[in-house]
Amino acid sequence: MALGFIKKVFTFGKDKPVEEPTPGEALAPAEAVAIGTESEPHSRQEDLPVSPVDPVAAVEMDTAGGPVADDTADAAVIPDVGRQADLPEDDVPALLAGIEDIVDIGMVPLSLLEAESEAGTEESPVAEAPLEPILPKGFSTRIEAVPEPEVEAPRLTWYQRLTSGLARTSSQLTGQITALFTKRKLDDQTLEDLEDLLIQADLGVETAMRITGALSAERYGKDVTGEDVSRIMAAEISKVLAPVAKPLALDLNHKPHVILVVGVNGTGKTTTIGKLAAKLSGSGLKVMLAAGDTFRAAAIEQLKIWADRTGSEFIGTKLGADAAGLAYDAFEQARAKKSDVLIIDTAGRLQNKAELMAELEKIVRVLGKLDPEAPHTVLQTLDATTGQNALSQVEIFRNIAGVSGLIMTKLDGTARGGILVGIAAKHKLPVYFIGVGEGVEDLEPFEADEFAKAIAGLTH
Ligand SMILES: Nc1nc2c(ncn2[C@@H]2O[C@H](COP(=O)(O)OP(=O)(O)OP(=O)(O)O)[C@@H](O)[C@H]2O)c(=O)[nH]1
Repeated sequence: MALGFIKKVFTFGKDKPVEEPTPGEALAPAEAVAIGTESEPHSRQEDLPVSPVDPVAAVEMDTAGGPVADDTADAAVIPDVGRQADLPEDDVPALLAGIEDIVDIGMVPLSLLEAESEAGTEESPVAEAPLEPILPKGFSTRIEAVPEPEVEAPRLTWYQRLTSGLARTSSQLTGQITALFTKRKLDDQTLEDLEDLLIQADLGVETAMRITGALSAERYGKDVTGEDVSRIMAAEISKVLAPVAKPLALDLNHKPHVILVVGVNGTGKTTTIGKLAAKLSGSGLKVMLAAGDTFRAAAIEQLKIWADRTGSEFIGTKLGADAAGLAYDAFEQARAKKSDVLIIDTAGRLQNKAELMAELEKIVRVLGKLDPEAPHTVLQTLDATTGQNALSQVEIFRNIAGVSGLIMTKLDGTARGGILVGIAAKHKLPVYFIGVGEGVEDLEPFEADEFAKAIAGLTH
């Protein structure tokens, strides 16, 4: 047999489907004829995968009555003659031997069928083509591992926030106290030095003297540790704070109970109003918020947000409008709507004290016309980070608006909480709550003992 013919014989097998035929199918003469003649639709053959070496084709040729002439084979059944060149010449003798056997017995050995199947799998262009469907843009067949969600750090308790806020005060103080008492007995000089340290920490002269007095009574002439001082300090501060740690009393016989909130801008008035409203409406009371700081659009907007967030009624007016007029309208509306509590925000521009004083006085006067006891509570907010300045703020607002109680805010920041002790000692005004964060939950009832321990750097 001519080499060209052999090659064509092998190439012919490319017309066979790639599925592995059973020996029976391969041997069926009728099929072999059909494949090897024009009667097989050409298009079907072209669609099928091809194999460069196809011993089955040889049988088919043979069983169809012997090899056809080269030309006929080319024209009839070999659509891809160019692939003949793919056959390595070295392989020809071995394959030829196999073909002759096949011709002899008219059957295809199973091993050859398997070889065909393998060859087809390895070299078929269809097998090489990617089987993946083409996905629309934005999709991928590559499944990637989803990263584990990061575990959020647990939120600190309010006391942890308070102690960390007061850490600057307490660690500075306890560090200095420890240094003061290292290898020293308690004498007049150390007591005097300690008093200075306590005053520097904003505790006030009175409280400083209470502490040194108590320490002296207990340990004069003896060794003193920093811990001794902290313990005595916490006990004495607690005694100063205990009388002012009071709940905010609401007289619900007065509907609405009016809380007028005053304080310097930025001390946390609006935020504190929002936190109070959340607590009150959360316990089922009907709350109305009035935007009496008519000087700042943002203040009005911020209060409205708090009202929405806490399910409270809101009343505001246009920028620059008369705050006392708004307070009047707010009271009437709150009464008409049977609100339990009306909380009125105010401006706190200390820069123009005369104007501020006139405005606050007017608000108080107007409210008094509607209810002689209104406002029932005048609450001042103090920013714990301002230190000594808070003391003078209380003095000013007490005189202008008749402050009846305090809330100290921002005790979670780098607070100088010692000033609250000084204010409590001097003004003896109730301290209702402390602010320990910007969130709605971050308002805690003021507890003398805990606050005192936090200032003294004692753990809870
Ligand atoms: N960390 C902390 N921030 C607070 C606390 N209370 C209020 N703030 C923040 O202090 C800033 C000022 O608070 P406001 O409530 O706007 O103060 P304001 O007194 O109403 O000030 P004006 O609106 O300018 O009159 C805001 O950014 C508040 O989120 C608190 O307890 N802790």
